[in-house]
Amino acid sequence: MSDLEVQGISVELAGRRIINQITLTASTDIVGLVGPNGSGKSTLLRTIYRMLRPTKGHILAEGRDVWGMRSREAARVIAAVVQDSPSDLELTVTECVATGRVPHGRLLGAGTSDDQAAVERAMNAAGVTHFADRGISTLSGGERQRVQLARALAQEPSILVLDEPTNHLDIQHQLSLLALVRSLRITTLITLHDLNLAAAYCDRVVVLFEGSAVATGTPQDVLTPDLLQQVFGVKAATMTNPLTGRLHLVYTDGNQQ
Ligand SMILES: Nc1ncnc2c1ncn2[C@@H]1O[C@H](COP(=O)(O)OP(=O)(O)OP(=O)(O)O)[C@@H](O)[C@H]1O
Repeated sequence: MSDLEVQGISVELAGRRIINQITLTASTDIVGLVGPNGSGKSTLLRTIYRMLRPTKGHILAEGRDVWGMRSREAARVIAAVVQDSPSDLELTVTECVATGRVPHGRLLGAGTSDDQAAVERAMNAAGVTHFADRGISTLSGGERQRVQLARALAQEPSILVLDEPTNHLDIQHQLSLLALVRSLRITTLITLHDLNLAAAYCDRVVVLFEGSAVATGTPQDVLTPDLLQQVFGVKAATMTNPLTGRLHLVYTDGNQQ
């Protein structure tokens, strides 16, 4: 049994098929979802963290259908890092991270010592302790992104889902966030636009194109010049990153020599 099994998921929105029969599994590895704008990456993630009910198919977390669980129960198993919601803006960093403990049954502000320890561990891991008392509304985009990760870690999930977590981050923080995610050794599904970050940090990638998974495998096997031409319409070449020994991609729009 895999930690996460996505079985034949389809999603229709406003009468349009957005996700078409996607199947994937993940177990203590990092699976990257890549694909052009509008290919369905966020929609697929939303079905997994129970924001959006699929039209067809099942999502099993630790062998149980997430859509058959109560939402709090599902939130103890799957944590999501998405763009922050307006209601977070009223909270301090510590309060925001503490909301990650709500699925564990405590009311906000009435945490046990276990809850406090989990919040502290999560804040340390995500590097947000030094602005613990600041209001979320006073933080930069990158700082908020790390608070979102800390909140997800405070949930102590077995599956972590991240939608474009490197969005607002400078290069140092992009790399440190992904290195941190790798060090957690939990099942992770992550959308990334930067294919070199996917190549550097993901064990496997799933390439989405017009709502279908058109390729799945190691970055080395999947992110080939042919596939990048077909899916992204760019001319690409592959090489080895001299610092890491991992796959590195370079591209042009196809018109340049
Ligand atoms: N609520 C909705 N109603 C109608 N169409 C929607 C809805 N949400 C998403 N879509 C459409 O579904 C398609 C997939 O969107 P999605 O956000 O999943 O793509 P994505 O791969 O995450 O894109 P991006 O890389 O631009 O973030 C898009 O064409 C989008 O317009």
